[in-house]
Amino acid sequence: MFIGVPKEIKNNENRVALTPAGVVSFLTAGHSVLVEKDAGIGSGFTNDDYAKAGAEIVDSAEQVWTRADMIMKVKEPLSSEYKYFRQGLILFTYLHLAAEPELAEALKDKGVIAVAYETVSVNRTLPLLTPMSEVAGRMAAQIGAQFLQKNNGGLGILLAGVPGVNRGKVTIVGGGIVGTNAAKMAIGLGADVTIIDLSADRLRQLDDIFGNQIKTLMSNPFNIAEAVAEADLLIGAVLIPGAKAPKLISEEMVKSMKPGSVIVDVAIDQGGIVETIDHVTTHDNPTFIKHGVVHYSVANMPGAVPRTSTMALTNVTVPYALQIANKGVFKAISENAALYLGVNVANGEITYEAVAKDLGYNYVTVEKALEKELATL
Ligand SMILES: NC(=O)C1=CN([C@@H]2O[C@H](COP(=O)(O)OP(=O)(O)OC[C@H]3O[C@@H](n4cnc5c(N)ncnc54)[C@H](O)[C@@H]3O)[C@@H](O)[C@H]2O)C=CC1
Ligand SMILES: CC(=O)C(=O)O
Repeated sequence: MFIGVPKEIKNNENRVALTPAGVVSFLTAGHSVLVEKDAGIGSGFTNDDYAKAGAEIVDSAEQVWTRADMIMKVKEPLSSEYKYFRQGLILFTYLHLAAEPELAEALKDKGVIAVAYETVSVNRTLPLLTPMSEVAGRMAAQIGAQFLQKNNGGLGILLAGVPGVNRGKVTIVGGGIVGTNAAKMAIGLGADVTIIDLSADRLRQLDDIFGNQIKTLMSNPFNIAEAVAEADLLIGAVLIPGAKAPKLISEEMVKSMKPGSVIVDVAIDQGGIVETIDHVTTHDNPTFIKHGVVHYSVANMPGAVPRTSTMALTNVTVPYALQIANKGVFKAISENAALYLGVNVANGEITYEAVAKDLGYNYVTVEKALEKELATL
């Protein structure tokens, strides 16, 4: 199979979907890899590194997209890339389709087989999302601390406080991978941390992990409103896999926050949990102010720390991509339940229920959408 790796084109997206080590893995298994010129530069991998590993370096994105059987990316294709979609092309990347209706339509109309990293699932965990959630969670506390500085438009507080002065308050809504990693960093910075989750079991686990270094609260509108009103830094970290994020933080709640307090909505890639965030921001221009509160809503946070993120991401994606290449996509998804759950679009149908529901499409199972192809196995 020909594997194609285009250069990422989203603002400040410096990650790349395959390292030279990944190229060697594909070549060893008998496949060919096309890498767009300079695709790895942002992550510290030169064209020469890829060529030495055995990849063919090509000059344009068009050549990668048109010659490859499977495209491996990091972020969702942008509209300038939709023209490359074609029937039967395999696309393996983050997609977050519930927040990307035009992309969903383009993939569907062109008959692309789109496997989303973020919905590949094993025993209710999301192995291809986890490493980037670890990165973004850790970054969220660090970024929040930075924007709380007066010179960055914030309240002018130090999360750690100092002897005789209160610590800053961090409220984290969603206690999964992002929430836990944000908490680790916020605790390390010396903040007073509260985590809110909907799952009593998860709150118990968090209590076991962090003990009295955190407070835990059940997610309900009353508790959220109280914890938001007193937060200096609010971190959005909720996920319902595949679905648009629920708007748990209302405009009234944001108005109750102190001027200069900060919101980092990590869940923005699924649409975000904050009512006052009406657009995704970029690393170039990461914040805006509404009701006096600094809002940060960058959807590719790990793109800013690409050397860490590319390694962490490809460690987990390559073994799945190899299965697709070695067995062919139909056999791979029929034999691997985790990959099966990654299929969001196939043969002109939306095959992930939460995405179909949120975007108003008819949900069609993968078996049904690929009935003919699976019958020939
Ligand atoms: N902006 C960015 O650059 C990045 C964004 N993300 C996003 O961060 C979000 C969180 O991801 P993970 O932590 O990996 O997910 P996760 O599945 O590990 O955690 C989500 C948590 O939300 C909780 N939850 C669900 N409904 C809730 C509610 N109504 N109230 C409170 N908690 C609720 C769940 O119980 C779970 O503990 C996702 O949207 C993910 O895609 C991840 C990486 C990078
Ligand atoms: C998860 C995701 O969207 C990212 O790492 O950019």
